[in-house]
Amino acid sequence: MDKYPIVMVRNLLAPAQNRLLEYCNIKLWEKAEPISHDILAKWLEDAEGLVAAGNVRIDERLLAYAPKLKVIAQSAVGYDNIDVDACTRRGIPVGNTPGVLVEATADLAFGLLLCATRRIHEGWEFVRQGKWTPNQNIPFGIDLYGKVLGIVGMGRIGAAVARRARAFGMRVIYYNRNRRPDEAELGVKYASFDNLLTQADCILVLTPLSPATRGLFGWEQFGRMKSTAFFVNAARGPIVDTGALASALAANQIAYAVLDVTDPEPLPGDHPLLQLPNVLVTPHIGSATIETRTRMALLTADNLLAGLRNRPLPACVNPEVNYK
Ligand SMILES: NC(=O)C1=CN([C@@H]2O[C@H](COP(=O)(O)OP(=O)(O)OC[C@H]3O[C@@H](n4cnc5c(N)ncnc54)[C@H](OP(=O)(O)O)[C@@H]3O)[C@@H](O)[C@H]2O)C=CC1
Ligand SMILES: O=CC(=O)O
Repeated sequence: MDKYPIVMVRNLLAPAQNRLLEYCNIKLWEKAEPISHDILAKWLEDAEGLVAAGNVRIDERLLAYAPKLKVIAQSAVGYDNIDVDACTRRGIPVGNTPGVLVEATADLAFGLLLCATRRIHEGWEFVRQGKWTPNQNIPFGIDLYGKVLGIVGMGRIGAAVARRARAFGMRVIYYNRNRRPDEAELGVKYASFDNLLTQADCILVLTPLSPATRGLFGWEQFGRMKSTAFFVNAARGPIVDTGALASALAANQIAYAVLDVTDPEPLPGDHPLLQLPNVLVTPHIGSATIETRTRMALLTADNLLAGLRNRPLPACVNPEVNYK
């Protein structure tokens, strides 16, 4: 049997990579920097499948170089780097990895909030630098118990964070465009965006990046938050105006920012945000556990192989062109 020609802009964990190797001839980009548009365009000339990644833009201009492309599979739930309408116009189904990363990402998002509010990372740095003496400790953190957590983007991951927050004795409010039918079961209350900004002690962002959410948090929004607010972005960097956030933190307009995602990604070492004492940044590791990344990789391989075989993708973001 002939193997399917595919392009991968990065490799997947071994169980998935081995599955693909069995059925596909793979052109694999292995360098640390993202593949350029020109190289990818050239590689895609004969490709039937593409394993995509968040740091590579897939748009109309690129697809014009890929006349044989039958399926795109991305090893992430977010797909803001892909022009899905352009794929749909060409009849190309796009696969992603919803669900399998929910608990790991919720752990990270809530864990970061706990870390920042209790200054755990600062405490470790303090000890490591030999500053801990019997009479000297770092300044106190704050309780999460009894505080209000405002979740903007209460979807699969948001709901999983809400469950964790409730177990820690927090009150949870949320804002989505649509109210959830399971508010009582989750123990959460709906709030308008404006009310959430003013009422929450901690604000967590978990919306997809879209034209509607790009720049959702800027000067005005930080200005409405409590001066004691902890702000966590575990979704996508460009949902936040980075300059406005850095200014709000520098002016102590809000207390603290915790970012698993930034704009740009990675942040340059001399970026103003990284010079501030009231920031905690992690390198986009929401789903980065062995178990979760393995499930994501296997679902990506399943999506890709299904598309190559003209079968429905198990997880497809444009079901109108998914194979019947
Ligand atoms: N840091 C990391 O490593 C990770 C980050 N992510 C990010 O988290 C995002 C969320 O994932 P997941 O929970 O699975 O997605 P879901 O689609 O389940 O949830 C997204 C939620 O955002 C809400 N939403 C969408 N648009 C808006 C808007 N304009 N204003 C307010 N709310 C909005 C949706 O509700 P409604 O439609 O009613 O508005 C929905 O409840 C991903 O898209 C990804 O970008 C995901 C995994 C790991
Ligand atoms: O950021 C990660 C994702 O799965 O989306």
